[in-house]
Amino acid sequence: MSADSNQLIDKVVDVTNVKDRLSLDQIVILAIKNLLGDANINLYRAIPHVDSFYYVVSTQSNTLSKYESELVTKSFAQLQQDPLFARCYSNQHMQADESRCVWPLSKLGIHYGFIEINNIQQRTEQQAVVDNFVAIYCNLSYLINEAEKDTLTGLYNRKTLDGRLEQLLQHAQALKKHSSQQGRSDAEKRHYWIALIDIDHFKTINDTYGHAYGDEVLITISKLMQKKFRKEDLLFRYGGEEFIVIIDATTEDTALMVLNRFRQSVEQHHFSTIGRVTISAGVTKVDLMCPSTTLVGQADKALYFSKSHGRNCVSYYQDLVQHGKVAEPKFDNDIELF
Ligand SMILES: Nc1nc2c(ncn2[C@@H]2O[C@H](COP(=O)(O)OP(=O)(O)OP(=O)(O)O)[C@@H](O)[C@H]2O)c(=O)[nH]1
Repeated sequence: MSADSNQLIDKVVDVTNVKDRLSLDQIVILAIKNLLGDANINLYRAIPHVDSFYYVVSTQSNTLSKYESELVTKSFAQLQQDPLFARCYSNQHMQADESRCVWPLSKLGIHYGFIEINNIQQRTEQQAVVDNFVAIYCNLSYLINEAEKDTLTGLYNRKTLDGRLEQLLQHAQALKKHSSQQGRSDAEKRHYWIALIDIDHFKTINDTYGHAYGDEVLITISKLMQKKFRKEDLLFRYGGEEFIVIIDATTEDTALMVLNRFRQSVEQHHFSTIGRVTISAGVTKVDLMCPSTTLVGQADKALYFSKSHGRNCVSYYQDLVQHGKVAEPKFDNDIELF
């Protein structure tokens, strides 16, 4: 086997040894750079649910960032102003001009982003190498996506919540910094809410109609969530019959309106055999400085309030604290473990 083949296999081993997106981006880009010599490479990754923003991982600086918040962002519209990217996105094939090649990163209709290579030499041979790494990247992205999902409902699973929340907070902070540097205030208007949603009397549903029927109820409610919340909102199955939604909304009125609209849609849905099912929810405003455990703890307190005040309602943590209906913790990080 030639030294070139060995080098190629080493790169494939590196690339297939990663478990998260950022490592995958960095290792793929370094592998291609190594194999192509001094090519200049940018990887634009689509950030789902965040206005189609892209992080760009670039070899230009020669220091690939470990932190997503340090990466530069470009909007989908900005990228589409470049005719090469626009053609690449609409044809879903590699596009080239005199100095650059752009590959789409997608699989089974999911668009993961683009790889752009400048000053590519010996085109045909080098393009074949990149083609293969693009295919490996898309296969691994698909596997990473699948591992983030709950198998019953298709929503994100609990394991994914912390990572996604962290990514969202970092992105919001980066956006805020970027906007204030440019003297714009859009990011200041951007707020997130975390809602914990729980199906009422679910144990009775299981006990009366069986576990399989209970599963059907979980699937129906997940589908209603996907229909009623916007694509920017992140939906998780948090536990058995508990769900979490991270809502992207400018005001608390909007966040509460969206949650109540979902609550009513469940109440009005006709479930075969059983008829009516209701849900209760607790919601809290996301403080960018708060750890996710604190935020979920606040939403849980508000949910508990909804459960003990008639169910089929939405309670807002900050409102409950303001009116003395739940005690404000002495420290933000107060977590009752047992
Ligand atoms: N069918 C089904 N049931 C589940 C699943 N995961 C957890 N459960 C059940 O969900 C039920 C939750 O019951 P409880 O926590 O007592 O709550 P509840 O009956 O909904 O009562 P309230 O929340 O107070 O309205 C338990 O019976 C669990 O066994 C699942 O994946 N499928």
